Amino acid sequence: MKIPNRLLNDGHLIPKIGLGTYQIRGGQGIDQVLSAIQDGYRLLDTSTNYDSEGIVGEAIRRSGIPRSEFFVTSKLPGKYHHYDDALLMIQESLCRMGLEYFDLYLIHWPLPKIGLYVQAWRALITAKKLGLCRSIGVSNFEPEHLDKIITETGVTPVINQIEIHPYWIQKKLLRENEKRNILTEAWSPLGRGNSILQEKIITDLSEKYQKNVGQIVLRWHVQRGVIPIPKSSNLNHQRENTDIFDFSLTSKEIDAINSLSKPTGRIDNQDPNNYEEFD
Ligand SMILES: NC(=O)C1=CN([C@@H]2O[C@H](COP(=O)(O)OP(=O)(O)OC[C@H]3O[C@@H](n4cnc5c(N)ncnc54)[C@H](OP(=O)(O)O)[C@@H]3O)[C@@H](O)[C@H]2O)C=CC1
Ligand SMILES: O=C(O)C(=O)[C@@H](O)[C@H](O)C(=O)CO
Repeated sequence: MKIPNRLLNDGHLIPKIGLGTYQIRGGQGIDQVLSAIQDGYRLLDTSTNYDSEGIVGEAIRRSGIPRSEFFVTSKLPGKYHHYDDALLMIQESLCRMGLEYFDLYLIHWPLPKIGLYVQAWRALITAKKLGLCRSIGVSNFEPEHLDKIITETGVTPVINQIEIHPYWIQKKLLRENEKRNILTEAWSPLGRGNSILQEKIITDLSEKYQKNVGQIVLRWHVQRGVIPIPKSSNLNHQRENTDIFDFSLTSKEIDAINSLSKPTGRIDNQDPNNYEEFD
């Protein structure tokens, strides 16, 4: 399946859907990423925190597909926000992956209470100048964090990767990203396979379009201008999750899915203003 692309604000292209790799690990993880690649995935999302950088790099090599066809993303852990540490970590991550550059490198969480994310952003800017990353962006940034790095460095991220699924639709932050010409990626786009997929609105649409519930939710993301990165280690799910470019939901149906949103809809209550990373 050939996945279409979108244009980033720095002129590079990014696939409209990618593979998340949180909890894909080890030898079996290599096979799981490889099956996704063989199925057409080119955007592969990893992070130092996932312990999957090595296996994602290995799957790329085993695929035999030229490096240039991939769009590889990794993320900077919070404990490396100091400028010098960040630059070293980016190089260490590239070594773990066995790659010479990242297509996209993100600050994983802003950690505003620690308050070093502007330093980290300066390191990403330098890494881009050095050719270690083609594009640079952020994850879990709120508008005030975006404005701070843009004002202090003059460089706008290409992507803000944030939690989005039908229980947490992020209407306001989507608009804020758009206003700044930043594309939005959705993490946990399927709500980690929770009860979202059993909601009647979703199951009715699944019947109407003869698409499964995951495909309905992923199509909803794409039509909202969002790039979802569903994780799946299951070959059938991987295949189904990219088969979403041959049908369209109506704007009423998009609104109906939006209405599933809850004020406390985050999966794990990970508020970027308070969330501390796990190591
Ligand atoms: N920047 C950040 O802070 C964060 C980034 N992420 C990134 O986002 C990615 C995706 O988020 P994640 O939290 O993994 O959750 P997802 O919403 O992608 O859900 C993954 C779960 O859904 C199941 N699943 C996948 N496809 C289907 C389908 N078609 N039908 C039913 N179930 C399905 C998977 O099971 P199975 O494997 O069996 O298919 C798995 O249990 C991560 O892997 C990671 O790369 C995640 C969290 C935070
Ligand atoms: O998966 C990620 O990218 C994270 O940032 C983690 O916080 C993850 O969401 C998690 O829930 C760890 O418990």
